[in-house]
Amino acid sequence: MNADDTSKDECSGDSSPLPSGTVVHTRAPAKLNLFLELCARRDDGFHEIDTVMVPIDWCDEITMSRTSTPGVQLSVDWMPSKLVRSQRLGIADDPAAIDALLGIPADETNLVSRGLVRMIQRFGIQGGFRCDLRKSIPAGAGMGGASSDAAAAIRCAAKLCGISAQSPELFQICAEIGSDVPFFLGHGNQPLAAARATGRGEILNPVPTAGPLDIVVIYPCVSLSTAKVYAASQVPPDPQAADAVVSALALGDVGKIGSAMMNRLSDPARILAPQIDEILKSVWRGGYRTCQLTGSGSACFALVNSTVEASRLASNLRAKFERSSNAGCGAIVETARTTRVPSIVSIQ
Ligand SMILES: C[C@@](CO)(OP(=O)(O)O)[C@H](O)COP(=O)(O)OP(=O)(O)OC[C@H]1O[C@@H](n2ccc(N)nc2=O)[C@H](O)[C@@H]1O
Ligand SMILES: Nc1ncnc2c1ncn2[C@@H]1O[C@H](COP(=O)(O)OP(=O)(O)O)[C@@H](O)[C@H]1O
Repeated sequence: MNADDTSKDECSGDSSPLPSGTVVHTRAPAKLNLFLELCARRDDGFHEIDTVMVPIDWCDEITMSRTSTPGVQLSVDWMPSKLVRSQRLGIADDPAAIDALLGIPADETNLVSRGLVRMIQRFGIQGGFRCDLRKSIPAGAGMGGASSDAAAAIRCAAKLCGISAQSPELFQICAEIGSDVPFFLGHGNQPLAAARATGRGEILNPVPTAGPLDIVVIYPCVSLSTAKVYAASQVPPDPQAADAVVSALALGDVGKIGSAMMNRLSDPARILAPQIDEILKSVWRGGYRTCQLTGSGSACFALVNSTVEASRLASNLRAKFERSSNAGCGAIVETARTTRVPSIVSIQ
């Protein structure tokens, strides 16, 4: 996917329900946190944060249609398949690990179902939805896959039902189901290349960017619970602000962005999952000092200067971490570029 997959027409929204039987499709991009500071612990169990997020072109895919029967029929598959993924991670012979890392719920606990049920209730939608979710974004990786899927499904439902993509209720539903979800709607439904998020992550301010960034993402063979990582974290006495990353993004200066990057959840995540510590140290030793954790982990990423450099670093890291056999826990390494959210919802 590239930036052209976002559409202003889509963002402006039209308000005619689509004919019965119409199938729509969209992509749900992952995100990375270039900066994440904890500013305060709140009484409601959340933290006030200051974070800068960028969407990347590592995407899940959603195909949706309306059904006359009420409720949500959700199917979930991995793309590439679970088997291919488990082989790359070196866990193909370990059903418990496959379940822990690749077992995505297809019931009412999936964030897609939670979002669609709320859409049905809030807008009094008759009937329900059939949704096919093809996963590519690792789960429990700090890449916001579930949140992005939910926002994408909500946008598909709005398109099918003739609900304006600008309806403030879409934003409200997204904020109810997760702190990260509103980011994936864009800002005021305008395409977003980067955002500074405050509050618990739902208050969004667009951040100007000079152009796409090249990135290498490394997903270690472990998934982390966001709640557990926050619970193990500490709010620093003098929280830092995201200002330096914001200014560097506007300049498009990879060196400056890299030096200003920081993630306060890194230390607790490295303690909870030593694989993360091992990967970070190894990439740092290779000269990429600014490689860091995204969100609450477990994925890490390194900003690089070009697509060619990304490919080179990715092949080095694959040789080191990916498994060609069931030789134990490995990692999945992918090159990526920053993109914009939301993606277009197209009629198939
Ligand atoms: C850490 C971040 C950084 O972007 O991303 P992920 O690593 O999850 O992708 C986010 O803050 C995660 O947002 P999201 O994944 O939507 O989390 P939520 O479902 O809202 O919250 C899950 C749990 O994490 C903790 N939580 C979450 C957000 C926040 N600002 N403070 C918190 O303390 C709370 O314990 C909460 O119950
Ligand atoms: N659509 C979904 N995709 C992936 N995981 C989901 C989804 N809906 C619910 N989940 C559950 O949410 C957990 C974390 O979601 P995810 O967004 O992938 O992680 P993170 O918050 O680290 O970015 C998963 O481990 C899974 O059990």
